[in-house]
Amino acid sequence: MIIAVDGPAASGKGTIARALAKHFGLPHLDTGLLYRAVAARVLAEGLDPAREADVVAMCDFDEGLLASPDLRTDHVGKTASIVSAHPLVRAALLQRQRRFAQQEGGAVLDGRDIGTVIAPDADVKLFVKATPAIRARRRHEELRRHGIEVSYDRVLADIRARDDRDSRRSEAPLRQAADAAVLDTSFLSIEAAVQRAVALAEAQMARH
Ligand SMILES: Nc1ncnc2c1ncn2[C@@H]1O[C@H](COP(=O)(O)OP(=O)(O)O)[C@@H](O)[C@H]1O
Ligand SMILES: Nc1ccn([C@@H]2O[C@H](COP(=O)(O)OP(=O)(O)O)[C@@H](O)[C@H]2O)c(=O)n1
Repeated sequence: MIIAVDGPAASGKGTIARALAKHFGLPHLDTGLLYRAVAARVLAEGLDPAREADVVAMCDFDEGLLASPDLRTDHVGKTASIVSAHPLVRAALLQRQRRFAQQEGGAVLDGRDIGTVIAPDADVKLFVKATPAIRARRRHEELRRHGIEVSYDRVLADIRARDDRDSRRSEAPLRQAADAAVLDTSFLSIEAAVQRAVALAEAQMARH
């Protein structure tokens, strides 16, 4: 059982993916963290995120880095969307994600290209979305909760720039898979969004 959850920044896909993993008893991988980890290493080494060869050298990192709270910042998110546009960087992280998806018993993965590239044969595909203003408000509150002070306008501008970059890149752009069910969380509480996601997942499972 493979469940693919894709969508733009702060749409709620991570929250939904975690809840689905718990509901169906499956392991979960937040694939955005892999790109964020590469970005954090690029920043720590003072490298230029636009230089593909330099970034590729940062793709072999220790699993422990994924738990670092430093990966949450807006700056790391923005840098992640620059490094993730490089085809060789995506190739370097591909097998790790495929192995996770294909493990015995199944898995839930969330990201931008799970239903299109990483697991095109996934049993369940959800595309989670919400308006940019609502996503910016959620992300702004989340950052403040973690003690990161940044203005709402700045978060909104970053989200728009990231949407733009993630959708326009030539390699594995952010787009809805043709067979994905869309879940707009704009006017849903977390509980309502999760309930809807479980119902959509069960409906797709019944078709297989
Ligand atoms: N339906 C919702 N209503 C209100 N807040 C939400 C909802 N879904 C998620 N959130 C909150 O928005 C923030 C971003 O959600 P997250 O699941 O991390 O998004 P993503 O993984 O798409 O970036 C988190 O603080 C989360 O608690
Ligand atoms: N499967 C994925 C996941 C993330 N990413 C990139 O990594 C960046 C950070 O992803 P994320 O999922 O942690 O970001 P949020 O949606 O949590 O803000 C995104 O803007 C994408 O550029 C990707 O290209 N492919």
